[in-house]
Amino acid sequence: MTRVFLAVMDSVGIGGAPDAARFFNGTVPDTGANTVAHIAQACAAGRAEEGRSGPLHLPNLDSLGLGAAVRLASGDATPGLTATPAGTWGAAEEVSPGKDTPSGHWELAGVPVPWDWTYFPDTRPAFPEALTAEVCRLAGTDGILGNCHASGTAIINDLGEEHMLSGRPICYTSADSVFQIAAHEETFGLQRLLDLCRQLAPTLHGMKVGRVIARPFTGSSPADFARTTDRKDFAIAPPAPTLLDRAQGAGHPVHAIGKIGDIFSMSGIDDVVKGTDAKLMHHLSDAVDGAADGSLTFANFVEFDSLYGHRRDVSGYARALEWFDAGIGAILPRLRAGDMLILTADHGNDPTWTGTDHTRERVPVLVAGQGAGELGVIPFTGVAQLAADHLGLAWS
Ligand SMILES: O=P(O)(O)O[C@H]1O[C@H](CO)[C@@H](O)[C@H]1O
Ligand SMILES: [Mn+2]
Ligand SMILES: [Mn+2]
Repeated sequence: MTRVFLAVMDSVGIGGAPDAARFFNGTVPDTGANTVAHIAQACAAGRAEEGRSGPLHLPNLDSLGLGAAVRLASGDATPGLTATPAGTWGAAEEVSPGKDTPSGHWELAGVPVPWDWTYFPDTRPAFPEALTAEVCRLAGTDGILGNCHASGTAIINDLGEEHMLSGRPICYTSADSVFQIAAHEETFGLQRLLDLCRQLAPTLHGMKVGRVIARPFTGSSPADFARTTDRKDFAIAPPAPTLLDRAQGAGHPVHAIGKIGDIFSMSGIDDVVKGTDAKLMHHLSDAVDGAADGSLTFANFVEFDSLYGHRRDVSGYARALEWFDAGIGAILPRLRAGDMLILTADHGNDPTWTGTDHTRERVPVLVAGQGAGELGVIPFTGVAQLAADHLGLAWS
């Protein structure tokens, strides 16, 4: 028996999506967006010097094939990433009609999204009157704040104090199919926020809005408002059994690390651990040391996306990649003979791009533990196929 560790580096795209022109940041199409290549180019040009310095240094990811995957996917230059791959490497291409986290993860787990998501218009108000009324009814408030497209950190700074005074929840959305509610952990109450999101979720899911997301925060003014790790996503369920359901159904232990539990509505998952990416790296490390033969461990590292991609913070994103590379470097030697570790991503979020939303990109597929080889460009579902084959699951 062998084990599979599947880790999603959230938003670590590598450009080259052939349908990028159909996806937008504002009015600008995603054509040419390339998260890894543009970070590598910025680093090499000395434009990513905050808290780090010089060319992008990813010796472990690059030796697994990251630079080669970027060049295969996009043809873009990858200064600093020039290794000859020692892993099995390639790029994956998405077919689902959304560049969001659930679409990407479900398709990586073998299930493309068969429906069109509902997106809220970039207008004020962004939400239908009946939905706003339902939020007020469930929250027991006389109104909501926001009601627009926004960056989550910016809207807390803009409306956090008014929220604390009025008690009205801050409701916002983005280019993703999401309904997000930011509320103060103490003045509004964390449990009250979670209950509100849970109660609202069936209505939003019925509208084919992918997620209701609770965004608790703390602090007393824009100087110290900060979001907490108690964020919770209430996601619509996958449309068909995924790799996780199939693995669990065939008796394989399935462990989730990070947002995976929320993204899959806990379907096909035995247990989940959450926390900051630093904690999640420890959990992944512990899983490599202790997970049972035949197990599937599925991890998501979200901070590339949430802390740096959406914030268009190139230095921060480069630091996160370099930190992740070091963490994976410490784990690789501890894989057991026969283990398969797959590193991939769910969409792009090019921090050099216009806007603050995800970018439609191909993603890397880097496989450790299985020798050197080239996969070429495979569908996202090819990642599920790799894992299923390794676990001996029937897969068609
Ligand atoms: O700006 P913040 O609140 O981080 O929101 C981002 O996080 C959401 C969920 O990942 C995305 O849809 C994007 O809107
Ligand atoms: Mn994502
Ligand atoms: Mn995101």
